[in-house]
Amino acid sequence: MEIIVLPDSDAVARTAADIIEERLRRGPAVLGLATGSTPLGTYRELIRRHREEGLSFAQAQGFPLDEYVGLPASHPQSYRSVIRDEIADHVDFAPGAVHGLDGEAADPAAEADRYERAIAEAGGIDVQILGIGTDGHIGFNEPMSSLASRTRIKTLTAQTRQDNARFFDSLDEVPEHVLTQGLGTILEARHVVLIGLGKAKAAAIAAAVEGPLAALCPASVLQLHRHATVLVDEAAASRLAHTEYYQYTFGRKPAWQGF
Ligand SMILES: N[C@@H]1[C@@H](O)[C@H](O)[C@@H](COP(=O)(O)O)O[C@@H]1O
Repeated sequence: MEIIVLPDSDAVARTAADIIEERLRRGPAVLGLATGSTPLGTYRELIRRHREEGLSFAQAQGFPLDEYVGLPASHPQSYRSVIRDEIADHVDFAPGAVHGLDGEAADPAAEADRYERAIAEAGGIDVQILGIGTDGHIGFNEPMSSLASRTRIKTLTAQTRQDNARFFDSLDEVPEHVLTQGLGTILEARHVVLIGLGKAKAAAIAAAVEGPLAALCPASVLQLHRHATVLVDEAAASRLAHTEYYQYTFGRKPAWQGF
């Protein structure tokens, strides 16, 4: 794993956008798109580069990580809406190039299998952007998720429902079930970029990076990934102990460009 500590969320967003831009400029790219507040700065930076610098997504495809069960695509908090509103509608993806899990599918298991096939048919994910939950979840793979799991239906923990309640009118409106790419699915992405911002994520980042590989902290599975980059601001890095192994870039070029 490559851990890069940056001074603030803007620097993290620029660095994540650099990684995506570099891949887009190399040809058709399959992007794994996370929701939540963490990647929003990255998406805003990509939109800016599209508008001002001609960065094109015309050859790219996008696969959201997860979706709430029971929310229609038109619900503003469905992850299909969020991805549309925060990135897809503001750049030049070709029609149909941004996929999504159908949270209203009558047969969620069949929908999960369809999604796995769609990712495989696209050639697999080139760059997967990830946020992290305060309990260490990635996608919606809650603690104790199988480290080999595939896309499937999951039940949210009380903590995650509480964390995500800020996006809804009340806690009662937060769905209890979700569809999410599995940890095994995420591990197959060619490059995984985990972003952590703010003090609230410091414990989860420390457990993911320095803790044991354990289903208790699903993000720790990234220790098995052959090309995982962790981008954190100083606050999210504040509980990392082994700082001698990490890059404190502060203005210097991050080393991921060497890959
Ligand atoms: N399913 C999403 C995750 O993909 C995201 O990483 C997490 C953190 O959200 P935030 O970035 O808003 O802290 O929230 C949700 O649970």
